[in-house]
Amino acid sequence: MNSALRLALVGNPNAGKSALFNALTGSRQKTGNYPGTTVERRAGRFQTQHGLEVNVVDLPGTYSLSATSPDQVVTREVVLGQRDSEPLPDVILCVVDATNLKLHLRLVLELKQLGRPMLIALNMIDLATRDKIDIDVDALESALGIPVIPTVAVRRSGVKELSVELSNHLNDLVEEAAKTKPLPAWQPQDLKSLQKEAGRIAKVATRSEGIEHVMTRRLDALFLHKIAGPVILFAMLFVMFQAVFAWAETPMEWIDMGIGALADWLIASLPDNALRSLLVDGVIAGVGSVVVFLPQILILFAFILALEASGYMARGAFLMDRIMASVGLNGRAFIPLLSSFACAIPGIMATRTIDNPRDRLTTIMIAPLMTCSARIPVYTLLIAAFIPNRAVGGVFNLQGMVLFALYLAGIVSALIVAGVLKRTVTKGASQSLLMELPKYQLPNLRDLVLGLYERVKIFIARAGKFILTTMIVLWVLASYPAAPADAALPDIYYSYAGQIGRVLEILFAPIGFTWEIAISLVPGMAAREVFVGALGTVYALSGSEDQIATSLVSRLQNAWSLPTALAVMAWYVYAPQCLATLAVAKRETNSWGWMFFMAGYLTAIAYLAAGITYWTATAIIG
Ligand SMILES: Nc1nc2c(ncn2[C@@H]2O[C@H](COP(=O)(O)OP(=O)(O)OP(=O)(O)O)[C@@H](O)[C@H]2O)c(=O)[nH]1
Ligand SMILES: [Mg+2]
Repeated sequence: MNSALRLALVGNPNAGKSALFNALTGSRQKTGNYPGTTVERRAGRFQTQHGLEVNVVDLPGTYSLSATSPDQVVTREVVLGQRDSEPLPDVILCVVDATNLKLHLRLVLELKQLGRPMLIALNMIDLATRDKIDIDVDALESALGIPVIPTVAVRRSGVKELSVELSNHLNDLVEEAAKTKPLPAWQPQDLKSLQKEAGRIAKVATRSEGIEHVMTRRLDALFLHKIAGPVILFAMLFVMFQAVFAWAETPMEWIDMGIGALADWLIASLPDNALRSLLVDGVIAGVGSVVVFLPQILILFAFILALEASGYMARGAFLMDRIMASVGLNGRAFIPLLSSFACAIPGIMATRTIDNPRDRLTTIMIAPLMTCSARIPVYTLLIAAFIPNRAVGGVFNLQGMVLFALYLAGIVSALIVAGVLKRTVTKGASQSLLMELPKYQLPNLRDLVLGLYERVKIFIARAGKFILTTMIVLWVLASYPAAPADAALPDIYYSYAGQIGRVLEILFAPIGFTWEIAISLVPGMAAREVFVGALGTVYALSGSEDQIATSLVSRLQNAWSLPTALAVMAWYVYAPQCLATLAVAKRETNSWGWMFFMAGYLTAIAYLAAGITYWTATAIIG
């Protein structure tokens, strides 16, 4: 029997629920300074100072229990005990943003009607102080008839009082909860009158309204400006991609040198046998060629995390709303699409914040066109090998510009596909964006570092598990059966992998792909960066003995023509190669049909785009 108390974190979007959850449980749930960061319930556990075990669940933010978007429905169902898998929470901990009391109290009043044990965390007290908002906690407590505990979820000291108060109150609440637990009765409330009441209470409890933040106003005047706004957004993204290239160069060289040294050491210290080949050509060549991209991925994530935490991200959504509306996309699609730059999987999940099912479907369908971080290894490898490292116009770097162009190709294609879909299969009116703009904040360094650390862990774990196993399988397929004694071509040509590659080549030869590329595409289905690892292994095995230590870049320069390299880049702008994305699309659309539609249309465009690139480049270069 599980006797732990069940605590549910409920509140408006962006109130700081996940930050509080992390502070209480010591976990690292994603937080972000925009509404809709959390789209699923997440559970954790902690112990109060009185030794009481508490199961706490972090929920998606919601403006009202009658909200209809899929993420907010989760919250309603959990709060009302309507989920089979989730027992009714014993206590609701309602998280309220102290700088936005009036809006947030409406939900408090709505929850109060349920008659469940409840506490309030009055969060973001630090920001309230910054903005000279002075709240009378006692007055608020007595007006609501609910205990109110001030918190600063992002500071360790900021939850101390909560932890003590929780202990005190929870002991009472245990008894209350131990009594019968009737399912709360719920009917949609008259939100207007609740809003009025919330306004009245907020007024009573506010000693001083604070100043309108001058900085917020000035920054918004700039960032949301009709002309300057989009220019700044574009410039910011441009700098981001330049930085991914420029700053990562040196650390990448170090990693590359380290990996090279490791390979050399193994070659020197092991006898020339199958084990050495497996380690050097399989594991090190494969995993190494992916791990070397860690610095670039870190830089990209650092930018995205900082943009998220500062509050700029939501301004981006606001700016993009008009452009997105012109192709029939919902402005709410911006954040899911932006998250897809990290990975399409959280991006597709984030579409749960979109109410309109058709808009949501359109957004899911185009999410894989945003360039995810797994594509960085593919792009940068090919760019490093085939695009000259030249300055353009004095300031820009040609390699960085090509990378930017590849990202842009994905974005533009996504807008076109969305436009086509909205006029055909997902026809219907879409809503415009109504989004609360969060407060600007300087990103907290500790959060940033922890966020990056989480990403590194995931990346390394993937390189370790996923890439390692595929590389070993690939090495086996690529090494056996052995080549005949009178072989004229590299051994791999005669192996199983070589044979499969040659069959696939029939399909891919028209668009300029060699059999080595074709065979590497197959493990690339597991995850796109595995393609790079696979190329590493395949070319390590096709190289002659003295070539073993040469880098993949120089191997590719010898083996591929420029049109082929460009065609592979074009392929990866579109190719739906990651099976995990397709699996999430299936789950989120709840339809095999839509999943196959996604895979089908992306593959068709990928093939065409690669073909057109190859044919055009061949015609120009000759
Ligand atoms: N300064 C300050 N920032 C906070 C505080 N609590 C949360 N934040 C920041 O506010 C933003 C929102 O926090 P989250 O924990 O993601 O909010 P949430 O309620 O989980 O939001 P949703 O998941 O979108 O409903 C993040 O950038 C946090 O770092 C606080 O007490 N003080
Ligand atoms: Mg959250």
